[in-house]
Formats: sequence, structure tokens, C-alpha cells
Amino acid sequence: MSDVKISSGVEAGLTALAVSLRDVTKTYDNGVMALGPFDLAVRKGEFISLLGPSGCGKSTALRLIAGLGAPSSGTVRVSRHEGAAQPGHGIGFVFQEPTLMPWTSVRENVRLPLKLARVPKAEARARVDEALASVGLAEFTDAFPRELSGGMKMRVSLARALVTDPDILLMDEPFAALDEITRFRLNNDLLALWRGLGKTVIFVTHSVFESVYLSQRVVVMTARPGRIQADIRIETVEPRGEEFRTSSAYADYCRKVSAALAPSYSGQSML
Ligand SMILES: Nc1ncnc2c1ncn2[C@@H]1O[C@H](COP(=O)(O)OP(=O)(O)OP(=O)(O)O)[C@@H](O)[C@H]1O
Repeated sequence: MSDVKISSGVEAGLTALAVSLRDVTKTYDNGVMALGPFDLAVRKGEFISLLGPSGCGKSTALRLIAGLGAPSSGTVRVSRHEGAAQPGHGIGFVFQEPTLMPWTSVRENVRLPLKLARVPKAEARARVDEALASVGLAEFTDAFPRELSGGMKMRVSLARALVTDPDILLMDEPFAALDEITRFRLNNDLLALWRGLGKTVIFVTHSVFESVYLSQRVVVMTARPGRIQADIRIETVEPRGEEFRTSSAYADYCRKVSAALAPSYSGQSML
């Protein structure tokens, strides 16, 4: 990994990298250049947010990291593996929609990745129970998705991503469709999980407020094709909580990130 370019905000050499993208571009078959050149280095255990205008390539970057597609040029490295990760290997993916199977129970929904990996039933059961307990749903293992609120469905989706014990959690606007109170709760629960489990998290969001609240670094992207516009470290006392959300430091960071984001919207309507 020594040849990897370290993006600003990361202390070179201090810690191992979980993910690095170097000179990465992505042009789809229809000719749309979605990304790049794009450089990103994420340390193991770091929580970063990708923030940028609609269509700037945030999901594309996550998909390349997950191995769900190849870059058109450049290098994607995940941990020490050459090339992107194999789907499901060491990576958990949480989408904006919970994408649960409506015909079966919460337990079976969370068990799916273990089933695909042919994990024996008894071991799978223990791991599913543990994952559901970690997201506060121990009492709902036999419920069906239709019996759950939007926030609970998202918790199931998170448990399904955690059940394989991935090193890296990729989250693509997971809380965008939730009401604000539920979103705040899930933000706090996600931070508690991250502190407890020590995973690397790459979190895509459209919300300046959410990115500042959650992350150690906010990576602001330009309009398409997405490049790095700014890489802002959020230095604050841990653990974060309501005190941080209402602090002047939080407001200052939100202003700083908004200012960094503004050029990415030049020429685009903000409405
Ligand atoms: N499979 C595909 N084939 C062709 N074009 C695609 C494909 N996937 C994405 N694109 C295009 O690539 C660009 C980047 O898309 P992407 O979904 O990565 O952006 P995004 O920043 O995640 O957007 P949003 O914030 O709206 O979710 C867009 O112009 C999109 O239309």
C-alpha cells in the first residue's frame, strides 16, 4: 500500500488503509462519465462521509469499492487485496431502501447472506440473534417486514449488513427516507455501533448536518464527474451526542462544509 496516494486529512503512515482509490475514473456504457479522476484513502476504523450534488458519482464510488463494477481506469484497493473486494467479502452494504423480502421473517431476512455463504444453521442462528440484538431488535426476530416501522426496517437492513461481520460498512443514503427524529436516533445508534465494533464506515449522504454529526472526515465531491472538492476533518470531543449537535463547534463545521459544497452546485438550481 506504500504507493497509494494519501488524500489530504489523513496522516500518512500512521495507520493502515482500509480503502484506497487512486486516479479512478468510471465511464458507463452510455458514455456518461460519472467519476474522476478520484482519489480517496480511508484508514481502518475511520468514519467518513461522501457528500455531493445529485449524480456526482457517490453511489458509483461505493459500488466500485464493493466490487460491484470495475473502474474504467485507476486502481481500487480494499485492505491489502489488489482490485476491489469480492461482493460480500469483508464488506457490508446498506442501501437507501431496506430491500427486505416481504414474505419472510426478520430472522430469515438477516440470515440471507449467511445462507448464501452456506454457514451452518446453528451458527447462523447465533450470529443473526447477535446482529439483531446489536441494532435493538432482539424482540422482533419473528416479525414480518410489514409489521415494522421505516426505522425498524432500516435496522433490519443494518443487521443484515453486519451479520457477516464485515470490516467495512458502505452506506448509501440509508436514513434519507426517514423522519428527522428517527434519523437522529439511528445516527446515534450507528455511532454507538461504530465505536463498539470498530468498523470502517463510508457513508453517503446529501445532508451537511448528518455528515458533520457522524463523521471524522467529510469528503465533499464536485458535480459530475465527481472529484474531491474538499476533505474536511471534524475534530471534536467523542462520544458525540445532543451536546455536539447543539454546539457552536457543530454549527461552525456545518458552515465550513456548506461553503465547500457551494461551488459543486454552481450552475445548478438548489431547489
Ligand atoms: N448503470 C449506469 N449506467 C449508466 N449511467 C449510470 C449508471 N449508474 C449511474 N449512472 C449515471 O452516473 C452518474 C452518477 O450516478 P451515481 O448514482 O453514482 O450518483 P450519486 O451521486 O450517487 O447520485 P444521487 O445523489 O442522486 O444518488 C449519473 O449521471 C447517473 O445517471
